[in-house]
Amino acid sequence: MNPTSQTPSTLTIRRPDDWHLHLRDGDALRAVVADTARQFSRAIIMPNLRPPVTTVEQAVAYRNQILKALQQRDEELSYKFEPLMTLYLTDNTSVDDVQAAASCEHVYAFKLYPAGATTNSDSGVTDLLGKCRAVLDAMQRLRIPLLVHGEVTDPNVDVFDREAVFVDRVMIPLRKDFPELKVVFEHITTRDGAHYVRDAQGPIAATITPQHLMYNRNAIFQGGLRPHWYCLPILKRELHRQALLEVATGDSPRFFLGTDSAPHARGLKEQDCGCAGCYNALHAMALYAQAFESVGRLDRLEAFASLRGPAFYDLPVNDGSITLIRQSYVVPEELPYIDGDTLVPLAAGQALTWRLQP
Ligand SMILES: NC(=O)N[C@@H](CC(=O)O)C(=O)O
Ligand SMILES: [Zn+2]
Ligand SMILES: [Zn+2]
Repeated sequence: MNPTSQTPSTLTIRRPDDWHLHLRDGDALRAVVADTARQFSRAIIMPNLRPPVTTVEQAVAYRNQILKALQQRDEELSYKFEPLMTLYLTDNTSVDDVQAAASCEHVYAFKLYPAGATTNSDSGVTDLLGKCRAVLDAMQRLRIPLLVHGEVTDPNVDVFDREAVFVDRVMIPLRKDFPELKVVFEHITTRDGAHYVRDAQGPIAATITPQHLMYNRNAIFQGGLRPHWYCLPILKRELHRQALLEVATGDSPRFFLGTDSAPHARGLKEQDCGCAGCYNALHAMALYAQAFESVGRLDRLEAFASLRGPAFYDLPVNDGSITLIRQSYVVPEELPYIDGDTLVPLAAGQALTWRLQP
């Protein structure tokens, strides 16, 4: 694309990858998997199933389940999509587990959920630097990345501050003790997180979701309480959104695409204690394009979506391309999902300015 043409009618980029994705399993998996595969060649698959994916055997079985589900939905897409599996780090993960992960061609990372921080994190780590040192050391040595849900769980810390406090209490000490450990600070939502990653030494990167680039916390309270805008880390104030847009569209190679698409049935979000997570896999690339265009940086979308992630993970970039077309696209109010319930996509009912060329 010519960066000087400010309103192109199409945008073609190398095929992108999603470096942070929840696909769930069973019928839920079948309902959503093709949405991702239409846009992305690969995706880092989050292991927070019930029970969590903690062993290589479970990860390989889950991978087969994903490919089979995709084949049932769309035979052709299933040949083009590669799920990159991750293992859920627990207090009981052993050095042998790390070795097994490092020698499995389908496993790409470990995922740290501080216990209780987010959806399905009950089996998460209770004291990373106390209980997991040997495992972290093995990950550093074997160059297997640690992907981090970066929020403290201390109930005394304000929910809007939990990411910034995590930087001070966990990220800085972790990276001081394990300076060569590859770390991805997942779904960053604050200026604090963005600037920490931008300015840090060593092998660190961050993923950014479309919702945190496009919306601030007002969206959760627009005319009433709106559960479909609730995800974790929660949307933040406008200055943080601006800082995320700046790094996503900037020069640093450390920021790349991770949708954190996290489907939950409508009924589980619309209740007294609604689940955290936004479903954005349906229209992720259209959302990112709109966010990048809002600051005149469509020319940076390809680096963010298709180039920087593979570079961090030491993988080749994808062959082929996708094309977005400038055409108003009204996000559906709901999609078919499971148990007779529906799935409400991010920004349901709103008009976007781009759509994926079929
Ligand atoms: N992002 C979310 O709000 N929810 C995710 C978990 C996560 O990524 O923290 C989920 O699995 O539903
Ligand atoms: Zn998370
Ligand atoms: Zn997530």
